[in-house]
Amino acid sequence: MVLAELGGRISRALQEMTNATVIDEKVLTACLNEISRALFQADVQLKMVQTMCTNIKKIVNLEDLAAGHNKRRIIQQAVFNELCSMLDPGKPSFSPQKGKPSVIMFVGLQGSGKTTTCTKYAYHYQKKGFKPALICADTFRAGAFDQLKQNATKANIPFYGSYTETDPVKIAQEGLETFRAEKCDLIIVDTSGRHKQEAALFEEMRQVAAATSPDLVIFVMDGSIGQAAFDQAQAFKQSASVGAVIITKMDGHAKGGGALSAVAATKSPVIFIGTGEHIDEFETFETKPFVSRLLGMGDWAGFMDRIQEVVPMDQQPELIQKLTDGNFTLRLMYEQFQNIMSMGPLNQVMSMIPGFSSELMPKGREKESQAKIKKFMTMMDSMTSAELDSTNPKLFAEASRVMRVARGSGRSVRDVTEMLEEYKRLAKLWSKMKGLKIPKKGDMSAMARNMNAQHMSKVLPPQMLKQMGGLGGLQNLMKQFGGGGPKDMGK
Ligand SMILES: Nc1nc2c(ncn2[C@@H]2O[C@H](COP(=O)(O)OP(=O)(O)OP(=O)(O)O)[C@@H](O)[C@H]2O)c(=O)[nH]1
Repeated sequence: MVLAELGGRISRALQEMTNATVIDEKVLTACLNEISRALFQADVQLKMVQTMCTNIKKIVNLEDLAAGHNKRRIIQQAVFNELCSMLDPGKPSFSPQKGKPSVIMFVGLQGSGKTTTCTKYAYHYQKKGFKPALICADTFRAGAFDQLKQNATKANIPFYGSYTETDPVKIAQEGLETFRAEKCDLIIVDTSGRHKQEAALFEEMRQVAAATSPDLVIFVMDGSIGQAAFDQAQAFKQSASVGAVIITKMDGHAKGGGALSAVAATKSPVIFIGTGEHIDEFETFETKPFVSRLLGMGDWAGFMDRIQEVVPMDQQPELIQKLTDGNFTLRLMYEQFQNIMSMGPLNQVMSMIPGFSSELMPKGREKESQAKIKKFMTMMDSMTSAELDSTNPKLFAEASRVMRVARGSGRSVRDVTEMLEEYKRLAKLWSKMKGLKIPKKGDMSAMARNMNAQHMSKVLPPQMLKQMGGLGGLQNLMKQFGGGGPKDMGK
C-alpha cells in the first residue's frame, strides 16, 4: 500500500504549521491545502477533500491553537475523525447468519477481482462454520466458469455453472435451487464483468438480481483505479442496490483513497479488502486502523507505549529496529508471541499490533487465540536456530522440514503449515512497514517518567540522541515531560 507517503506529507504539513510563530487563518489554510493535495494524490475525490477541509475549519478553534495547545495533535485528530466519518455510511451492511439461508450477489467491472473475491468471501465464512456455495452466472467471459470451479475446488466449496447455457439468469436460478436443496446457508452469485460500464452489463445485473432477490449486493472495486473510483461505484449503485463494498488489490499500488470514494458513492460500508491473489489474503475492513494507515499513523503510539511496559528497556531500540528493517524472521515472531503472552489483557494488546488483530485473534475468542499462540510456539521450539533466523521464504518448501517440526512438537503437518501461513502473512505485512518512521515521543514520555536523562541517553539510538541535541537537549526535554505527561504529546 502506498500509504506511508501520504502520512509523511501530512506530517510535514503539520510540522510546518507547528513551526509558524503565530497560527492564524492563513497558516491553517496553507496547512489544510497541503493536506488536501496529499489526499487528492492518494485518490480521495476532490469534492470530498474540499468538504473535509470545510468541516475541519469549522471544528478547529484557532484560539485553542493560539493558546499553545498541541497543534499537530488537534489538526491530526480532526483529519482522522473526518476521514473516519467519511468511511462510515451510517448504517451497517447485511451480515449473514449461520444456518439462515442468504444470497449474496457480486458485481463489478471485469478484472476488478470479483471471481477471486467471491471465493475468498466464501472461504472466510466457511472457516466460521458456514456452508457456502458458489454460482458462476458469468456467461460473458469464456474462462470465468473454469476459474470459479478451480478456486472453489481448491477451497472445497460446492459450485454451480455451465459451459453451454448462455443465459446467466437461468444459471443463477438453477444454482439457487440446487444449493437451497442442499441446505447451503451462504449462496454466492458471481456475475459478469465488462471492460466498461456498458448498458448491457447493468441490464444483465438487474435481471440476475430480480431472479435471485439477493440479501446483499457486493460491489467489488479494484483499489488501484484511482480517481475513477467515485464514478464507477456510483454507476453500479444506480443500477443495483449495492449494500457493501470490497476493495481489492490493496497489496499493490492502491493508494487507499478510492475506498473513501466508493463509500461516498454507494453509501455502503467497505466490509473487506483484498490484499493478494491467494485465497486467505483477505482482511475484514476496520475503519480506524485503515485511516491510521492512510495517515501513516498506524497504531504505533499505543503499541509503543505497551512495548515500554513489557520489553526490557535495553532491548527496546533493538526490537523497534528489527521490526522496521523488513526482515521478519520466525524468531522475531516467536519473541513477539512471548511479549504478547506477558502483556496482560490480550485483546487490548493484539488490537494495537499491526497485523495481529482480527485474523489471529477474533474478538471474543481470546482464550482460543492464546492456546493457538502457545501451540505455534511449541512448534517453533522444534525448529533449528537456522530455521528461526532464516529470511528465505522457500526454506519450508521442503516437506521433510515441515514433517520434522511436526514430529518434534507432536503436532500435525497441517498445524505446522497453519503456523507457517501465519508467519508468511505477518512477514508480508511487516515488510511493508520497512523504514516506517515510528512516533517516538509517546514512548519517550513513558521512559522519562521512569528514568533519569543520563540513564536514558544510554538507551536511545545515538542518532536520535543527536537529533534531540545530545544529553543537554534530552535533559531539557525531560523537564518538559515532567509536568505534562504523554497525553499532551503530539505524534
Ligand atoms: N494482487 C492482487 N491481485 C488480485 C486481488 N484480487 C484479485 N486479484 C487478481 O486480479 C485478477 C483479476 O481477478 P478476477 O477474479 O479474475 O477478476 P473478475 O473481476 O472476476 O474478472 P471478470 O470475471 O472478467 O469480470 C486475477 O489475476 C486475480 O488473481 C488482490 O486482492 N490482490
